Amino acid sequence: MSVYTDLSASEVAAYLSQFSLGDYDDHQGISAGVENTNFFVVAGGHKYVLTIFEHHSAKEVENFIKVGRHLAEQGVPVPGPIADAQGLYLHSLKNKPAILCPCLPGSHPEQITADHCQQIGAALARFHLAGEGLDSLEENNRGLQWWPEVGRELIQANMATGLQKVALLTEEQQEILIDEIEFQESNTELWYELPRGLIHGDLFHDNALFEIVEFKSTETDGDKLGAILDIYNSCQDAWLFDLAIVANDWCANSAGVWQEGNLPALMAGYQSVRELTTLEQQAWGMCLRAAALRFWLSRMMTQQHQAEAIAKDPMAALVTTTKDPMEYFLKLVRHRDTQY
Ligand SMILES: Nc1ncnc2c1ncn2[C@@H]1O[C@H](COP(=O)(O)OP(=O)(O)OP(=O)(O)O)[C@@H](O)[C@H]1O
Ligand SMILES: N[C@@H](CCO)C(=O)O
Repeated sequence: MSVYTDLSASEVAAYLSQFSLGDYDDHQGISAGVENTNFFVVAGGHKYVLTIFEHHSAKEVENFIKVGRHLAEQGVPVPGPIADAQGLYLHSLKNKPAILCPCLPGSHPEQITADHCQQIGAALARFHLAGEGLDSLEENNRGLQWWPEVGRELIQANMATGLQKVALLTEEQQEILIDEIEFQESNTELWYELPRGLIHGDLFHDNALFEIVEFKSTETDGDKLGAILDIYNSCQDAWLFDLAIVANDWCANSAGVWQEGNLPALMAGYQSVRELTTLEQQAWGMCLRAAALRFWLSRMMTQQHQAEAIAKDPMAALVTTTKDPMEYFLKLVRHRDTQY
């Protein structure tokens, strides 16, 4: 459940009246997603998505608007924000930043196939290249600098609270965490030599929509990528790191086992648009590990914050969606044991 900020019909109608889209017809909270509040809204017979940002400042949202508009203009299938009759994109609802976007077609596929991976690979490469016209991109605030910082904080919290309270890390996990942070830090120079630019930063399969074809009558009939969503982690970092984030989620199961055919399809799709350099090919194992470390850490951090919030107010458990940190620990361990 992810409607943290509820809106009445008259509040949505008042908001929509600033746009030239026709009268309010309906609105409905979207249960998927964990970070922001999203509603499907219908006005003038057309469907839109209204997002209220729960944790981002107006300045950060201004930046998402800039990136979203730029990518949509370049033909990348992201929802480009819509301006009101005064030409304004950013609004405030219940004192939080809010934007309106078109509702893009498709749904999340139940089973990820090699064809989905091929399409998302090509779309990711286009996303990377389309970012080249954007100036003053923000550096990744969950990148190379963040891992040691949050990793050490988590270790301290782990030791301070004792395993029975938050149960963040076993002794073995703690050792692996320290070793992995040292490994990544020792590769800082290589990291900054990798081709870099705009990255999505969170292109998990639940952030993409496909127009699903139920009955395929020919070989070429297939689901078609309809949208890349949730560009709210986009920033500047190594492109290969972004590809590794996608590989870890789309191509491996929750135990970290590669799914037959998916990884080659992802790589072929990406390279049909942008060839990887020799340095990137050499750095693939490091980036897969970095991407696993990034989400192991962020999921543990979220879990810890949620545990603290629930300890203060048990009702917080009702609006809590948890993503399992263990999945990313297992992925990291597999990558550490594999020669790429
Ligand atoms: N423009 C859009 N068109 C169609 N559906 C959308 C659009 N934006 C959001 N959605 C739907 O809303 C859901 C939640 O959106 P989103 O992933 O952006 O939420 P979030 O809380 O910001 O995400 P996260 O949990 O990844 O941080 C999506 O999974 C999708 O089903
Ligand atoms: N995609 C993230 C959550 C949203 O940032 C994860 O699966 O941990």
